[in-house]
Amino acid sequence: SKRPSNHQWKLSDFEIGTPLGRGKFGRVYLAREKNTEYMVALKMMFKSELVKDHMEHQVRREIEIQTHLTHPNILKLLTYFWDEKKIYLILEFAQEGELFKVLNSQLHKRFDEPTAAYYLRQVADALRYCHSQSVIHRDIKPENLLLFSHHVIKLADFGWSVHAPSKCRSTMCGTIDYLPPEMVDSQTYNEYVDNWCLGVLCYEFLCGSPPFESSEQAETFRKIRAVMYGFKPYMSDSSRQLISKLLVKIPKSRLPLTNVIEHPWIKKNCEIFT
Ligand SMILES: COc1ccc(C(=O)Nc2ccccc2)cc1NC(=O)CCSc1ncnc(N)c1Br
Repeated sequence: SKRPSNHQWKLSDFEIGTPLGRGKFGRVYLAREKNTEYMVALKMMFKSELVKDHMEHQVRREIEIQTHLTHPNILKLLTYFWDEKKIYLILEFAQEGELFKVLNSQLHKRFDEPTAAYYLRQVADALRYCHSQSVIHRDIKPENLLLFSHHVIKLADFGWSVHAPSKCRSTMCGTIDYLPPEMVDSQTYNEYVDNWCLGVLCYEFLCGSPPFESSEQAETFRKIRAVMYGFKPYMSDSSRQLISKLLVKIPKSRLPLTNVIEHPWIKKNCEIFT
């Protein structure tokens, strides 16, 4: 039976299946819409947890941002609704799952250069679109990238995106390896934080670990501030050149996203995918 377009979605419209993952604020389940049998990812968050972390305004702003972002490499927030205790996000389901699991499952825990370049180009394209909508993602890392068929990846979990420019949040979300120098020193920052993260992501795709990784958090911050990292012997010259143009201390001196997409290392390695 066709639903009217103004149908008010509710939890009973869905059959809930296997858990897909746990975010900071909630749990994600595979779910099926009963009428169409369409598979979705259902993220449920306790209002109490959000209120405790003063996140309710962030959720409202976040959902406002999300519903207006449409790009082939950005996970779609299809709809959302709430009941007395929880907020529910109905998300596009990524049937190939989380990219970091695929990265860790590789023989050498890293991607070959064509695969790394193809993934990086898609992330750069999604970020270029976000920036055109004045949205900074701020949390680019393998854990927030989801895989679809034909090596398509999409940016997900905009739990921390903000409108540019913005003041640094007090809470450091998740890994510190991707923080750029200006966020380590918690100064104001702009969309160029995403260019830095793209450099860290490219390095991790090619090496299996991020460039500033250390056993001590203080050591990681020291290396980030000093932009102190080394290349692995197997990394091609052109991949090193791209990374060195993104891991630059001065935000505005980082390679713009358009130039990333046009970079020789990207062009050369993406030919087999086009
Ligand atoms: C557009 O994607 C989002 C948009 C917004 C938010 C969000 O939580 N916002 C938010 C939460 C609390 C406070 C402020 C903002 C989260 C996501 N996305 C996710 O959580 C990804 C869920 S995991 C997954 N999803 C699909 N297929 C799979 N195979 C998997 Br595994």
